Amino acid sequence: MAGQTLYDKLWSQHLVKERDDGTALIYIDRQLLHEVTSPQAFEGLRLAGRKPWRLDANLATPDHNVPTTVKERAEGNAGIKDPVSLIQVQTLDDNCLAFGIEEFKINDPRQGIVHVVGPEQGATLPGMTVVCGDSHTATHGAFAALAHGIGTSEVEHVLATQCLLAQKMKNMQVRVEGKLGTGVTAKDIVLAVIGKIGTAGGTGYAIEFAGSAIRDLSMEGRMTVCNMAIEAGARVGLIAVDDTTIDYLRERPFAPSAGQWEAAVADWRNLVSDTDAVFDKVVELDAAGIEPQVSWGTSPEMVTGISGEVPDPSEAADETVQQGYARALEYMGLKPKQKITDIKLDKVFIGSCTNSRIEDLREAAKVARGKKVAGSIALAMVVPGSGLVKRQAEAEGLDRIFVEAGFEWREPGCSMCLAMNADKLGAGEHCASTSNRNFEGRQGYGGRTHLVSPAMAAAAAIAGHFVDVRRLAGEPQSAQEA
Ligand SMILES: CC(C)[C@H](C(=O)O)[C@@H](O)C(=O)O
Ligand code: SF4
Repeated sequence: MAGQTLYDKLWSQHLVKERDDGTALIYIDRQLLHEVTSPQAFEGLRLAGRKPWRLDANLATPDHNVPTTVKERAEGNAGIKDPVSLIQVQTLDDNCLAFGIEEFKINDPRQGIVHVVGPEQGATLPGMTVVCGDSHTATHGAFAALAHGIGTSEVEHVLATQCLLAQKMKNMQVRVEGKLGTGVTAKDIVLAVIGKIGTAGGTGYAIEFAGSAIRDLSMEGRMTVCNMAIEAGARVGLIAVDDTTIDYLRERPFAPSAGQWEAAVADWRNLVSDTDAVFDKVVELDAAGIEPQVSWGTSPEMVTGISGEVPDPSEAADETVQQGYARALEYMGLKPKQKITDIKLDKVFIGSCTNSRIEDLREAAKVARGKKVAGSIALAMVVPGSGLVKRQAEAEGLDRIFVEAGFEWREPGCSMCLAMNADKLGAGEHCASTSNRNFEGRQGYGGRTHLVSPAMAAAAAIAGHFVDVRRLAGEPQSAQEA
């Protein structure tokens, strides 16, 4: 019998029952909750007169609707001006209190984007099944956890039973071998993968990211890669356990305590695909060939390297692609064959569950240090993914680097990743964004999103247009482009 993939192992370890038609019931170890997709789930419990099955399997924090300025945050929930946003956040607080679920509230230093908070707390551990009413739950797969987003009725089901109806996925391996060039990051890897396989390339698969370039990444980088598996169509992204995983988790608040640590680690070491495991599909990429990426269109697959140009729709393979490209160019206000470096920006957003961890902020700060945000940029903001990331960044002096350069230093939350709070793009504005989605209107009605890495976003803020961050490395500090 052929060996098992990491996904096969995680699946079989959590399988409660499987029917002949392929539907199965799996056990869920951890549920993360935020304010957008949990209200109806709690309401359902209430109507059915049920209680959560296992309180300590749940952890909640508000993120999508929280304001990010110090002034608004000083007022607590009352600082949320939008009435719907306020109701959502207040309802999460009320439900967590009523049902006895642990919550990091708006001004708790541990509050933040749910996908930053879970791993940071050690609430996401190798070998777990992790769910959340949020498509970017794939992020947690960086820890060899079987993690994916679920809908609100499933949130209720998991609260009530600790189980989930699921169907086994197929196995895909995305192997990235070799060394990344200087200035090229995890974000560029995952954008290049999506550029190659497309936004439907991973549909029906659990993607395991493997190869030397993936092993060389920090946990922060691995989370960035798994975070965007969903943008490649795969609900699950996975990375095998190694020393990097284990080192990251040591002494995290929710991680196994000293007495249980060694046993846990011994167990986690098995969370790798067997060498003779067979994948249904394998995709290979050469790390050395990956350039800093910039998305030009309205789907994450509409992406190219910084030395590239916007495509000419008339040269596209078939009519459907031609129409898609033409529509994207019109929305984005770009011309065929326009150089990526000629795209001017209005706003810059460094944040989101893709790129708001300490390493992301360090990379951006390295570029911003001693420089100034271009005068043509209306707003450049840095939004740490959690209160603890913010605190760490401040201890390292990163906040001062950003503020001196002209960036706004904000409070943690989803912020301008999606237009669900006060941080939004105006119609027609171009934004260099470290987030994960660039659909029409994603960051605000009529807003134009370009997905990039933190270093590329910082470089674009300084120049006012996209620049190759690799060329900035070692460049003398000057104001010539400011
Ligand atoms: C609001 C939430 C349900 C949504 C998601 O599922 O991903 C959001 O986080 C997003 O990024 O679009
Ligand atoms: S940061 Fe963006 S992608 Fe992540 S959970 Fe929030 S809205 Fe969704």
